Amino acid sequence: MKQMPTPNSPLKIGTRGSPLALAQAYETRSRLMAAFGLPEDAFEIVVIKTTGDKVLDRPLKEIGGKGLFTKEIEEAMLSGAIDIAVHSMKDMPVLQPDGLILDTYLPREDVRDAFVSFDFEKIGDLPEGTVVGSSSLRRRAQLANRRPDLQLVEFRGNVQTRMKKLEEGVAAATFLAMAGLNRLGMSHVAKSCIEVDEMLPAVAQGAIGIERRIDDKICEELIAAIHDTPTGHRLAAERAFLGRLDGSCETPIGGLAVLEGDQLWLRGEILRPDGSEAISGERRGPIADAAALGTDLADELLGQAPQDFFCWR
Ligand SMILES: NCc1[nH]cc(CCC(=O)O)c1CC(=O)O
Repeated sequence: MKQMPTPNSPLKIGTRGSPLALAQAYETRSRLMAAFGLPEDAFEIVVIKTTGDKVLDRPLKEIGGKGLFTKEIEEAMLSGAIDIAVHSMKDMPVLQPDGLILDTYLPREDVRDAFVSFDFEKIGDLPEGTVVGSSSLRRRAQLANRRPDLQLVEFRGNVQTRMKKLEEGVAAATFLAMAGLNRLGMSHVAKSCIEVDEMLPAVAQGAIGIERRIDDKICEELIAAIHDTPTGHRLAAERAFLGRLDGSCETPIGGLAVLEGDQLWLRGEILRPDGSEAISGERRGPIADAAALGTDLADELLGQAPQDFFCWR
């Protein structure tokens, strides 16, 4: 058993209040309890409502992109109201506000997207013209690219809301991250798992990150005990890729790194939002070069993209 550094007691863990966010905060707490032999009451889970949680009636891109689900949580950390924050890494910008750092990750869950439908087993079984629901820019573009014959509709909300929409016939199929379903104990909702070469996941999909104040040495030492190094290497490559591509407007991007011994294999894809064009590539290299693999692959894809591929260029 590790000796625990002496943090504030109880240690305040900030999180959003959605069922998935809470499950991720509980998993973080359990891992810290196990690492240091601590009781549950050494921790306090602090639920923070973010702008993204408050505004439910408008598409996310209208309310204003980045930091929608994180701003209030990061402010709470900077003010000292919470000590650490637990996030889905795929929702996190590559850069954090001054004073905060996000470099500690739990072991990654299944990275794949789930195919969810009552009537069909997989994408390939969907008849021409079938209505599919998704509000993910990436999933919409990837589906439109592979199956331009399908019809796409917006589909926001938690798992329960989306299942209800399927029941009501608003759409015949939708997608969810396997990681979220597994963490909620709802993997039965997935009709099938979509392999990554059919639909490349979002950068960092399935990874949980723990954010802290950069000058908080005690929390740094504390959460280092539950950091998963392989996940760290994979996200270093994927987030460098995303960082290089990220512009002033939303672009559908997929990216996934896997470890092959001491080598990383990074695949990446960028698409036009309407799916009319996709550009993809891959890189292999040593773990030590993770970030360079990401930026190099991004530069390669950017080099192949026509001027109007990104709306800000
Ligand atoms: N954008 C919402 C979001 N952020 C993280 C997950 C799932 C869990 C994960 O990928 O870590 C989801 C839901 C989904 O895409 O189905």
